[in-house]
Amino acid sequence: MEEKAIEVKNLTKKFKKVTAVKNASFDVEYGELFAFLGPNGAGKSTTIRILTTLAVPTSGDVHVAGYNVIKDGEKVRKKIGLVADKMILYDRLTAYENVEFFAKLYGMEPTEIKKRSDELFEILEISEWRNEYVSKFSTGMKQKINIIRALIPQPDILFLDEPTLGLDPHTTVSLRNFIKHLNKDMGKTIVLTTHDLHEVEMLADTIAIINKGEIVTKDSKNNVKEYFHENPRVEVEFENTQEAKLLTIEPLEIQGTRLTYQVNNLNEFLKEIDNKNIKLKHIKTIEPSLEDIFVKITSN
Ligand SMILES: Nc1ncnc2c1ncn2[C@@H]1O[C@H](COP(=O)(O)OP(=O)(O)OP(=O)(O)O)[C@@H](O)[C@H]1O
Repeated sequence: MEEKAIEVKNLTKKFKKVTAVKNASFDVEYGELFAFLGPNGAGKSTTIRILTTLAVPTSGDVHVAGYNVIKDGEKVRKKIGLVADKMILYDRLTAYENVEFFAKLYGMEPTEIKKRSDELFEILEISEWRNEYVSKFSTGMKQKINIIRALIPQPDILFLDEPTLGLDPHTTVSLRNFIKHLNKDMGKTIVLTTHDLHEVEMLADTIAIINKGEIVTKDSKNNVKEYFHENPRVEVEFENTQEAKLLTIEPLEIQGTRLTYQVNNLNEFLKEIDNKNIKLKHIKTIEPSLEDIFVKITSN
């Protein structure tokens, strides 16, 4: 059987009164961009902490890069990079010295550190800041240094926990493009947690949704959207709103003569319009947004 980047089987993590993760199972293939989503308190950070060897499972079997996270934590750490919020940079060191400090902890040679960091500072467009103290840096610049620091040892698997949270639109776009490049061109496996569903829409191949500690959905982004497309939303503009009252279904939203419906079966909806000879100006189906899907899944 081909090795997976991540294999999680029946993972449970209990704190005293709270079961943060309940019997979760999922895999991540090498090269995949896996978005791990869920409402606040759903269990995302706890799962990521276990995958990155920062916390120990209560039960279950977790392998990352082929290694067991408990027995072979050291080997796992050599294969992964983590960019999380609240990561510490040393204010009294320059950007380059911060990166160098962590690279040395990985036993990297000075020439290699310089070569790799030159490349990364360049790609992330902060070369001119490399010798400045990070105390002067904006949130976006600090986040870029965190990303460089995580990438310097060339990990195969990268965990990005809310990578664009609090960043301005320009920096957000440039970081998203960089994440795409890391995954599509450099083949990195990426586990992304974010509340920004536009980001997921742009970047993810696969989506897993965790709710109250349980994995409730895990599929390709397109399948998740396809599945929910079975109950499409339809926007209808009537010649006059009285016509709408002839329909048996209630609208979700009314904006003048334009009404939106969530239908169970599009053909039957169209048949009813035809049978009752209802006059329309315009009709179109609306793709469900990931936001619609997410709210639907996690509100049950
Ligand atoms: N160290 C801890 N001790 C006790 N309870 C904890 C601990 N860490 C997390 N929890 C609880 O476990 C549950 C899952 O928390 P977790 O931080 O994993 O959620 P999350 O999905 O990352 O949420 P958010 O999106 O808000 O970051 C929550 O009920 C949380 O209060």
